[in-house]
Amino acid sequence: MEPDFYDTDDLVAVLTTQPLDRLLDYRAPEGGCAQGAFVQVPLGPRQVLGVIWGPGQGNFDPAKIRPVTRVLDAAPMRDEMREFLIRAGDYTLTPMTQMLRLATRAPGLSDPPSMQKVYRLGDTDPDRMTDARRRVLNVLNDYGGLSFTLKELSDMAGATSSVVKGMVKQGAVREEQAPRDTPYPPMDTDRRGNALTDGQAEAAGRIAEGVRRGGYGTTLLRGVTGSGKTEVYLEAIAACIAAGRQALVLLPEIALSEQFLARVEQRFGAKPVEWHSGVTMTERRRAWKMVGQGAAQLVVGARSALFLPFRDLGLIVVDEEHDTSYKQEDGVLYNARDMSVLRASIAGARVVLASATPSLETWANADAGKYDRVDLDARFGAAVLPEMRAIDMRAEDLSPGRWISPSLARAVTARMEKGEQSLLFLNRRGYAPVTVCRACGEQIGCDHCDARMVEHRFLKRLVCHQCGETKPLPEACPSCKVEGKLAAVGPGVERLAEEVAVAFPEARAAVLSSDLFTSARALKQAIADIAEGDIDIVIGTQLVAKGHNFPRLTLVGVIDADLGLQGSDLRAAERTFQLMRQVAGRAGRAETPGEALLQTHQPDHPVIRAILTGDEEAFWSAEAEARRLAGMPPYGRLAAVILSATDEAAAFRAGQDLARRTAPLAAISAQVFGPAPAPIARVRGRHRVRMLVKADKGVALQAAMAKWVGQLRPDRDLRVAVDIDPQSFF
Ligand SMILES: Nc1ncnc2c1ncn2[C@@H]1O[C@H](COP(=O)(O)OP(=O)(O)OP(=O)(O)O)[C@@H](O)[C@H]1O
Ligand SMILES: [Zn+2]
Repeated sequence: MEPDFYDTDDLVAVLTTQPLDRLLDYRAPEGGCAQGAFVQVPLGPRQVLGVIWGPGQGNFDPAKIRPVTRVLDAAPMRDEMREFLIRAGDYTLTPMTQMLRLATRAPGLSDPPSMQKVYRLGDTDPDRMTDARRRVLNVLNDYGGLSFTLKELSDMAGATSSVVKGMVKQGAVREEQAPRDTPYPPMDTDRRGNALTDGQAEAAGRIAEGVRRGGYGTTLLRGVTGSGKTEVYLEAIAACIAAGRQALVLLPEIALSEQFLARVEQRFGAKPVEWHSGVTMTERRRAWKMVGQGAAQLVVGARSALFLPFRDLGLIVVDEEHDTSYKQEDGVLYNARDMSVLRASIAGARVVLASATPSLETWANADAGKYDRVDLDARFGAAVLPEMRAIDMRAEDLSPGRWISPSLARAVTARMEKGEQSLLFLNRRGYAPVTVCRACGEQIGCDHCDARMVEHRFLKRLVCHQCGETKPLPEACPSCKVEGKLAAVGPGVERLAEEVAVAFPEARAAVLSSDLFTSARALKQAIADIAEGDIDIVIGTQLVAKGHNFPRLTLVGVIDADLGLQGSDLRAAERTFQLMRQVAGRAGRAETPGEALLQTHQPDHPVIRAILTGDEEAFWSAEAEARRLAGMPPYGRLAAVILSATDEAAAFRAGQDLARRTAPLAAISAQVFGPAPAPIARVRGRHRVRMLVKADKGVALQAAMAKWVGQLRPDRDLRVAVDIDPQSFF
């Protein structure tokens, strides 16, 4: 056991956020420091952030050991957090320095505590509106009531600080002295929530009871779309906060959480703490510190909120737990859902995994009795689940370049005549997925990736969805140089919008696709407009599938229900099932019943039939059985290695090298596949080679993987990423 405190000059070992593979020894500063204290230490000529990890190891020349520069104004890291970082690092094979970086993502943590001038929205309009002033007001409005430092505000608005100062004089911007970080307003758990239905009350009671009892436990809250899962877990949050503990809600699409924030405020009389990339630097630091002091009771955030230094975490809610965005696909490859369960089990907290269409992993854990399961089978109030039907595209008369079948068009017209809203769903951004030269057959690809470029007509450019590279649509084919022969092939939402404009000239249509909005604010506005009913036809990508309430929406038309079934991905069936059920769930959420129509060429495909009949248990059982027979997750384990290099041969050589030296994997009877070129074989100019490892459940996979990959000679060009429990295989 580590001591709790180190006296002045005691030898301490410090974990820093720098890419070193070991702890560094320092001397405790004047006045000593606590175990776990966040500190600043000298490293070469620099000052870096670190944490007191334990007693010094004494393997440095004592004469050269320098003192810790400063203990930071932050609560020391608790043992529970430390254990979480160690175990999460072991699980994902991530070095501790990187884990610490995840846990200290608060800018300005090292700054001394002090007062500062902050700026927020004033009460009066400026006497004269200029472009710069309007930008300042836009920024202040975008972030609601939050305050900014002068530099933050002027940078974000692209205005000079004198513009802001001028607005202060006029009262359009308010200048205040504020302690740098202040506690968040408390949540009032005595306020009444909505009266729950019997089913909801029973579900809420069971989950809240677990929270009150304390200790670890995970509950799958499976409720059909619109059943009131949010209402139910708000009660669990109330129980957690009333017990004096902190709660965390993870949402997949945090930029769109406006509706949720409003519901929290209505329920508890105060807004929760937000933690995501759209939050200002100042607010992030405040959030990090206050969470550590227990002066923030409820945090709503993106997956990285899981690494906040909670003082007493009692509940983690993972909403839409099946959502693939919980898996971080860049840098540290972790799954926030799985890490929530890990963190809660260490902290003695409860987890609620909420979804209408749970992941197979979670379904299987509940089935095996590892998780508790609570079901909500009916929609709230008069709303009923939409009726679902297939449109057999083999029997529809459709001219080339058209994607809306006559049957679907008739259904849309009928809804419009009744003043109701329709959603046409197509999970493809842009105008057309492929641009082909009719002269030579060339498909225009990205210069840096092995991916075709997607035409975006609103942007008037071709865009690579892999790396983001864009270029103007050329006049002539880049390959054969013939002009005027480039043609768009296949539909994207933008092209569908064109078809809608022709087929329903009098309709008010809106396209919802993440790339069409330059700011979160513009997107929120579009969603609000749709919710208020100013739109007849919504054309959307999977952005619309997630958790929105559009009361007048009664028809969902899926343009291509077969789209997700084509891949050979392990989870193709599961994902298609989830997405289709979620999208269909947008229809008929108020009094008027809704319907969902799926355009498909394979109406008899087992997945399409399962979607239509809605027999979810049968679907999950069949899917589980197939995975069990194949030894695939969640009944077996997978790990992937992605080798990338600018030199294609080097990436392959490394793969072949690994393929020859599999002794560590043979020791756990794991199978190795590859090396093979990744499905997307080049990204940003780097060639990618994949290997896949398949093992039984219950073996020490991570240790074997570390040994195996550890045999590779590191070199400057080669990058090695290990993905435990891979979710995507690109
Ligand atoms: N007990 C209740 N009293 C009043 N309104 C309720 C109640 N339960 C649910 N609602 C309303 O019904 C709608 C759906 O509820 P909620 O958003 O909680 O469902 P959900 O199960 O989370 O839905 P989804 O999975 O589709 O996102 C919301 O508008 C909500 O305000
Ligand atoms: Zn690219």
